Amino acid sequence: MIQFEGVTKTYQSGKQEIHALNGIDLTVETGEIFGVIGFSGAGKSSLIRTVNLLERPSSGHVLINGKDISTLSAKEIRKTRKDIGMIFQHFNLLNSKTVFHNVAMPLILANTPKNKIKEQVKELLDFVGLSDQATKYPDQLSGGQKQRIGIARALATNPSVLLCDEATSALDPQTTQSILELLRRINREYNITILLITHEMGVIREICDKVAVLEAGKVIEQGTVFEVFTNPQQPTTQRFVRSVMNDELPESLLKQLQNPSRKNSIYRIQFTGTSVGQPLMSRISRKYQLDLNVLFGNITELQGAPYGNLIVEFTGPAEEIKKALADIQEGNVNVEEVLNYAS
Ligand SMILES: Nc1ncnc2c1ncn2[C@@H]1O[C@H](COP(=O)(O)OP(=O)(O)OP(=O)(O)O)[C@@H](O)[C@H]1O
Repeated sequence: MIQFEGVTKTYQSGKQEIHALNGIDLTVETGEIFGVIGFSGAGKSSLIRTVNLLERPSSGHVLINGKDISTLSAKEIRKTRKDIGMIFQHFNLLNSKTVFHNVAMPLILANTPKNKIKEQVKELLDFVGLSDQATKYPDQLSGGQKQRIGIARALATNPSVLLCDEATSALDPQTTQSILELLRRINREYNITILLITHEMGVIREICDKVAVLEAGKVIEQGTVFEVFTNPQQPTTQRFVRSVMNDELPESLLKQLQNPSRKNSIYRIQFTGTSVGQPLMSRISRKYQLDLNVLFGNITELQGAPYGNLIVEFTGPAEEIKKALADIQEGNVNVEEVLNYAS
């Protein structure tokens, strides 16, 4: 478990003070994949660097498994560092060393016996799918392969926490997908808690259980991925969600619909969990004798649960539309008016 309690970080830049973190309170539970998202300069790097002791908070506390890491002795710091693996956007590999040596580095530094190192590195390279690349040098590998080496190295000391600093930002979408799958396997198979920072909402949607949105050094919103994606509260969060879940009516269609001669009602209908896929629309159409025209729709998966989003035009008597909407709302379905000409 990682806890941030009132964490602030102020940098001195000449005579200027830069307040990168302004009182962060966050809890990452054991076994969770927790994502922190924010635009450039929001404070993401500063935040993650306080966990592996690359930066000390200016005030406040960071606790790992209940222990305040700012009060540790030098010996305890070394021990704690082994418990925290980290991977980076630009991999941070040693180009003059082989893949084997890069992965072995944390074990060499920990004075692990040679035969044990050999055995462990082989196991780690097998796990990341690169057992045939041990004698190569980083420059001979693709970006995705380099990140797998970074991951194998981060796992070498058997950490309970893995920190990911924009780990897929330098990779193409397909490679990103395979690295995210690997991170999910690490979380599930080894029960490693993952704290990742990113500016890509797609990464959060793909693997995170929870998300916090950082802006100007503050957490402006947090919750489960499902909650935040289906009901974002803050404008910045809404922008991030919209970047991966297009649920807006196209401008041209909106113009058409705003024509004053139009007399229909338009609603956004959000299905979650088990209500997705039920033949709700046809049932409602038959029962209330309404014409339902789906103007826009998508179904996506969030944390393993389906989430559907439809924009539907209702044509028929206003009284019947009202009854139909009440009926729809009785299920696990959220209905919100987009445009209403019937009232
Ligand atoms: N070592 C430093 N000295 C002075 N200012 C710093 C330092 N590190 C970060 N900052 C400033 O702190 C603020 C937060 O930076 P930080 O790198 O934590 O944000 P970020 O969200 O990770 O941004 P990016 O995605 O661009 O890396 C920025 O205004 C940045 O310029």
